[in-house]
Amino acid sequence: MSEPITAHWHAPSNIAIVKYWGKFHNQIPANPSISFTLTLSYTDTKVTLTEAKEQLPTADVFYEGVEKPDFLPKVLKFLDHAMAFYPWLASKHLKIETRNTFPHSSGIASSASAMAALACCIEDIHSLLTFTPFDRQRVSHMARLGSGSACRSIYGGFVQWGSTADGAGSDHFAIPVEQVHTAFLDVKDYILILHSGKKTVSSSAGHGLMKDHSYAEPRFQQAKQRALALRDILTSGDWEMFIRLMESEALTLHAMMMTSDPPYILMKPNTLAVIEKLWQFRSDTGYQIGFTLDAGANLHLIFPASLTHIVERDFLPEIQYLCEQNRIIRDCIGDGPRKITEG
Ligand SMILES: Nc1ncnc2c1ncn2[C@@H]1O[C@H](COP(=O)(O)OP(=O)(O)OP(=O)(O)O)[C@@H](O)[C@H]1O
Ligand SMILES: C[C@@](O)(CCOP(=O)(O)OP(=O)(O)O)CC(=O)O
Repeated sequence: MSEPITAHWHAPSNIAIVKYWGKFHNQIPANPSISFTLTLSYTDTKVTLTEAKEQLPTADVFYEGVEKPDFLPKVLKFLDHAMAFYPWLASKHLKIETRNTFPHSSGIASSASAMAALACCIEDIHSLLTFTPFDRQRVSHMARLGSGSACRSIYGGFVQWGSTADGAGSDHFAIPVEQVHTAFLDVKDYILILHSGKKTVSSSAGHGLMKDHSYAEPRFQQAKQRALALRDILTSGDWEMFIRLMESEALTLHAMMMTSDPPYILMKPNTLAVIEKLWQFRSDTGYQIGFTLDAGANLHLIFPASLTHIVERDFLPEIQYLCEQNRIIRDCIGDGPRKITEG
């Protein structure tokens, strides 16, 4: 290999409705999860591959044009795993130029979009080197080893990771949910930026705290049932049931954090303020607008596109002042990763 080889991809973040929270060795989830993939919240990653002398892959990460050594350990761990799929990585150096369109480490799943984008770049280079087709299932499998939720970002729409009692899905890679009612094809996710700072406990540490958690077993059972229930709801198009399940999942996730040993809280006062205002608004108007939270303080407002004008006109003016610099990412369900061709 004389000339450097490059690959450039955009991979979106995703928002889980049934949450992955707890895992076993080698990134095997304790329960199945179902998310939908976003559009505007994505990672843009370009990888330039050159020869190196070492027997393990080496890398430099440049985030928004500046070298970012604190992102390197996660990337190197990921490359270490990836060698099982791509032995040629062993003697290579990767220059990784990357940026996110949203704040990282604050509960908007930047690790998901980042690892998905990197996995797409590596698979793309693999297909160039070996003249084989781009294999999405392998990308999802590999992305999982970088960050569990990343395996879901490889597909658009609603996506399941982890096997369910009906035999669907796999613990090793994600699959798209096929049976989705038209009522859920145009879902909006307005991400209210209530706290863009780095969270105090990472998701990986949070998963670790589920190991000896008093409520771990009942929680895993609940999530297993809810993954099945959510697939039925997605088929039926029932927004009321969808919101009930989604909000309980978000609050259960945070309840697990509050009851861990040691306990911790990632919500901020404004997170609760928005939830109260949303519940009041829903009870006053009857509009099917719900919320979910990831492992962070920022709130995801979830609703069908048909309610966009109601949200914009009647609800956002009530809560926008609670957001940092009034910031809202007006996101929606999307199609998954995209290869960027230069020039
Ligand atoms: N563009 C990127 N390139 C490489 N690594 C990244 C990038 N963005 C984020 N990361 C990695 O992901 C980590 C943040 O993930 P973490 O799980 O702590 O928080 P998060 O963004 O809130 O995601 P999640 O919602 O999945 O918890 C960063 O510390 C970094 O290691
Ligand atoms: C709350 C969640 O967002 C947790 C995501 O955890 P990560 O996928 O970030 O964890 P690691 O596998 O350790 O990288 C719920 C979800 O996305 O399902």
